Amino acid sequence: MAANTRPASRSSKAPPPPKPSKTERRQQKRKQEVDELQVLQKRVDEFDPKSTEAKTFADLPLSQPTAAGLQASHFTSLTDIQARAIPLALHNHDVLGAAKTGSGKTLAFLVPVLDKLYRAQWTEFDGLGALIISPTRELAVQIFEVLRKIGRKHAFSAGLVIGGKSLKEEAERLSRMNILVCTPGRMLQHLDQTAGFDADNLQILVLDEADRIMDMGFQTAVDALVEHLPKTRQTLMFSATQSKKVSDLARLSLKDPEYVSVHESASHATPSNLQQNYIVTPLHEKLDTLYGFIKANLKSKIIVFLSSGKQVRFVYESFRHLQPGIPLLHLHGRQKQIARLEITNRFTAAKHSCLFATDVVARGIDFPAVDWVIQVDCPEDTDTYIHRVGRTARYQSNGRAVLFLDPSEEEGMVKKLEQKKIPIHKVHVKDKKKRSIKNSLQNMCFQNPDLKYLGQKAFISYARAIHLQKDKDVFKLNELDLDAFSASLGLPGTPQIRFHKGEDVKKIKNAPRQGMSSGSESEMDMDGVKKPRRKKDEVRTKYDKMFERTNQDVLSSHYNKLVLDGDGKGAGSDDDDAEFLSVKRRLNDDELDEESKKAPVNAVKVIEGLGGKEPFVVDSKRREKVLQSKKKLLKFKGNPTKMVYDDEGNAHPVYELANEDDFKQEGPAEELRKRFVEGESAKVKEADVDDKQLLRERRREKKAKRKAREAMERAGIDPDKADDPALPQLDAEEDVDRGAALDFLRSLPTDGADRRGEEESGREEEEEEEEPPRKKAKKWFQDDDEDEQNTSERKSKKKRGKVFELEQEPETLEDLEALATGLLDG
Ligand SMILES: Nc1ncnc2c1ncn2[C@@H]1O[C@H](COP(=O)(O)OP(=O)(O)OP(=O)(O)O)[C@@H](O)[C@H]1O
Repeated sequence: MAANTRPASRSSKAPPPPKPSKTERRQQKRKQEVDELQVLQKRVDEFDPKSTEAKTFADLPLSQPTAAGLQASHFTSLTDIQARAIPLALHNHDVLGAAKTGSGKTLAFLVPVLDKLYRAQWTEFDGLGALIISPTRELAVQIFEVLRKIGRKHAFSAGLVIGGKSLKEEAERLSRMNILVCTPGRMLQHLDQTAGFDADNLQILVLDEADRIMDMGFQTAVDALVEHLPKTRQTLMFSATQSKKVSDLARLSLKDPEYVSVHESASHATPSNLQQNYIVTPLHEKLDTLYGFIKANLKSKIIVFLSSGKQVRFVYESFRHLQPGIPLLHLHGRQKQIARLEITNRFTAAKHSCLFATDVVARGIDFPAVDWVIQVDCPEDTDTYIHRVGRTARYQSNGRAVLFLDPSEEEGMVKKLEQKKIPIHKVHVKDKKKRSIKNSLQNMCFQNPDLKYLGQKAFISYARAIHLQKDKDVFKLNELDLDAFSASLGLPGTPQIRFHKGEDVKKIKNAPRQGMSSGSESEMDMDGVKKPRRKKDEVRTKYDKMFERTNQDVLSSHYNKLVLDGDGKGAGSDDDDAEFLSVKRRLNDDELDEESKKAPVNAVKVIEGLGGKEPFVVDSKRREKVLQSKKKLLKFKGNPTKMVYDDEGNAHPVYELANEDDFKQEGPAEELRKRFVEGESAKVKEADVDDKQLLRERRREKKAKRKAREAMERAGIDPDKADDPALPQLDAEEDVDRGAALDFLRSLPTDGADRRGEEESGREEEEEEEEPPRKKAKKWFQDDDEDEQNTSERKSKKKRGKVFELEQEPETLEDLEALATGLLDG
């Protein structure tokens, strides 16, 4: 039975189904994708955006690549802000998100960005789909890094637009990007200037540190940038100090935004795992206190905030000389981009280090495991305080923060902090921990004029910053002991700064002389430093005398520059103003007009003389008049026209229309066209024949030349000395080749230079010859296999880019920029 049934069963077995063709497979895959997308969309629609039940990313209706990217980056559970903001954003709501520092806001906007584009099936041909704006370059780089991590399973391209490279280089890559992380100014520059790049298709806009981006410092850039974006986009705004300002919402045309503030009802505005204290220490003891603190915490990671780049430079340089025993770093907005990135990376990687910084890293930067945040200079407001202390105690880690307050600042600041629900306690420094570095600083400043110069700049910029602070309940310049402060920096005298009553930013910036001088020049020594009036019977030490010396050349020139730099570049204004986060107050157009009316009539602008000549002074009013009249004259000049001259010397416009009647008289247009074409092609043919003839002659000539040289060499004669009369006169019959060669060479110019010139031009011809005309034509009419080759080359380049992204961590800006062009896809 069995033997009978076997063949029957074999024959009844159905033949294997035919393998699906390539197209069929593609269609199947596409169908599968569409089905998956529909399922995903259904999950999103069915998910209640206001639900608070989701605890992990897996509970959210996320696309497979996003979920895989999050998992691969070890993000599993949701933070509060993520649990509440992501569902709303997935439902296309505009979101205003507020949550404490270090609570995971970055993922709260990056996840919706990736999924929005995924569900829209965004491809490289759709252009820019998402724009993420950050107030600082450092933060933009960090956001980009997180995006790269969690977006690794997506196929979107993403780039960083933060400046630091030429606009052109950045521009070349922009049009290929789906997601851009940028700073406002640079992005605007591209939208204004880069041909072929636009944001017309933008789906989603994100503002990280939104309150900062919307404030006065960025107002013009952001408003202009928004003009380039479509109104139909979705907008997400996040910050630890989010504002609901109606004007901001209107500026961004938000549509019924959802306000998500997860810690609104919390008892404190700062993380609960952050311990906060303040120390009352007079301004002139702040550096002593800081030094003592650093010495007592050598096995820690510390960030020290100071109010300006100049302060940072001075404290860093002087502490470096003092060698406290911990690696020191410094960061401010005037450093080169590459240095900023390098320092950020070094501090990130460091276990124990002390970073002196301005507010350029106050917001958003996620340095791991920072133990202490020290605020030597009081922050301008409570929001800045919150962001600064937020650099520690991030996510679930603990941290400590200390604020140094001058007695004059204590009452006002502590009150403000309490109002803002910030729990802060007063502590005292133990006497045995105190260290005075005043003498060391004085010695250092004496020996090192550059350090003294830095100290003076730091002093001026500090005093200036205090003067410009809006909050006069906290910042009281006249209650500060500036002489003692100056001495504590190691300066031999107090740099004089006089502020007129009611004087504001613009006057100080543009008229440093009036703002700075102590009234009469005679009150200053060569350093611009007021000599303390000596009491009659005062005993003066050797050091006192040395400090009073006026021949400290370096400093004199430095200080002259400082005082005379008319555009406010001196006088402690350049660094601070250019920093991203240090704009204290900016005047709007009306205020500027108002100020210019108030400006003194005899205001002068000092311009440095060229070539080491004396500076010269230009009356600004006269200069303005001259400029105005020049401008007026330009109006009457009109535009220049290019003319060409005929044989008789008559001028004609470059493109002159022929007289139509004359043209008609010459015959029918079609015939004229034919005649013209025939005539021109005959001319071309003729020229072609001539060219070929010329080419043939040149080749012949060169061949002969080469042969002659070879013959000379064979005959043991140096060809370059062919015209030497000392050469033996050969009998042509005796040695035909050699004779011919010599004759020929003698006919060449005797001048060595000429001959070299000819050889060089010969080489050029050779090179031209090497590429026959047909080869040249090939460049223009590229055939298929060449095209294919190029495409495969391009593909392999792309692939190389991907591998690089996955395998190599970016270390330099170049790396990052290379990444910027790559795909997120792993
Ligand atoms: N779901 C999560 N699981 C684990 N770690 C997370 C999660 N979300 C964020 N983090 C980590 O928490 C830290 C802080 O996150 P993030 O930088 O996004 O905070 P933030 O709210 O933007 O802070 P800031 O207000 O200072 O900008 C980061 O190191 C991040 O990797």
